[in-house]
Amino acid sequence: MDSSSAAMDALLKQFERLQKPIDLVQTLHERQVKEVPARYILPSDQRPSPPLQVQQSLPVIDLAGLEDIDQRFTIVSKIAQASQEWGFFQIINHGIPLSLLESVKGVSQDFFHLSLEEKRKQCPVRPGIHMLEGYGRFFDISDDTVLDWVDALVHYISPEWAKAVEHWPKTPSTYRETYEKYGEEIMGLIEKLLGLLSEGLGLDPNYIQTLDKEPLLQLRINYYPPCPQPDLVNGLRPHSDGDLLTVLLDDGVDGLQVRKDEQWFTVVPVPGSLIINIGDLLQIVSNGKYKSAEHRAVANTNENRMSIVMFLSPQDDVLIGAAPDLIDEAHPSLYKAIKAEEYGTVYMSQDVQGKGPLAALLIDQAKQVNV
Ligand SMILES: O=C(O)CCC(=O)C(=O)O
Ligand SMILES: [Fe+2]
Repeated sequence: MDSSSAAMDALLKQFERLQKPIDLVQTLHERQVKEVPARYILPSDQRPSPPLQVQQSLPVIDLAGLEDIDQRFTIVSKIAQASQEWGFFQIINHGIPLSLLESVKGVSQDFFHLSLEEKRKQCPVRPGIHMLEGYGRFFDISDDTVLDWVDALVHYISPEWAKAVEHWPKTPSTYRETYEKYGEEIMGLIEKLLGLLSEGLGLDPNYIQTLDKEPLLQLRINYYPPCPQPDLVNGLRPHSDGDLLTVLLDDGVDGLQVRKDEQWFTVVPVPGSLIINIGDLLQIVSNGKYKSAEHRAVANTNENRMSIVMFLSPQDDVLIGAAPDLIDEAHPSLYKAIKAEEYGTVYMSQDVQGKGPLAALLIDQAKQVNV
């Protein structure tokens, strides 16, 4: 079976599973269940332990002054350092109007506040371009999969041929125009960030961007209702993102945790900021210099939480391998080069936790301790 039919097969299998009548977590919350159903309960050794109370938080990087050569240099160093140490950073003064961020959160909330029936009618889950798209639960891969305490809405934002606007929510009526605008802004921001990230590796500022002229931008809105027993579940299971770069907008409620030095750190929301993280494919391109960090979301008892996540990936036939300028005798290529599509297949079709798919590409696993 070639990789695209394997991908389709995996998608259809997951799609079939979704036909089983399992309540979405928003419904469980509305029904005020006191105990979470068995399919959400993690084995005791996998439950989210409290993160350490250490005074270490994600770097917050101010992008103001990028046009000034000296300031640009400082920003590039900060971004490179954060990408190496954390694989995550928060940015402020990113240039996207704060009023637009508020509108994006507003239309997303409004969609999730529609009735279950209405959400399903407007955005039924369907096998999409590379994964299931629509509104529902995701990553229900087998009967043994422990489900996450999250519902989500997934669709493409760009390019034009992938976005299928007719499948985006119709209600609220400003949803589509708001996300069209946000998508344009995010693409502009990503272009800037890829330039800075390329420079941070000592590469031509256009290097990462030229990997693909027309990348795919996908949206996932995660909606985590309050959970009666948050210590027993994952909000979203530990994973690293399988893309190049991710931009996350939070709603001010804690929940995202990042793994660094074998410990979990809570990301403290910063008003007006965006959270950026390195995806697996950029870890490959940077020959392991930038880290695609494991992260997860934890549930809580009191509040709804929403995260609005944009994933940037190259198109299917783009070959992803270490940048040639980053390879020499002292730094051999760490990963096998792989087509973006094939990586997507591996990533989507396994019941993966953590960084399994990336580790599978290591050329010499014996030499690598810290993927
Ligand atoms: O909800 C969050 O903060 C994390 C979301 C996330 O990691 C994802 O959607 O890939
Ligand atoms: Fe993620």
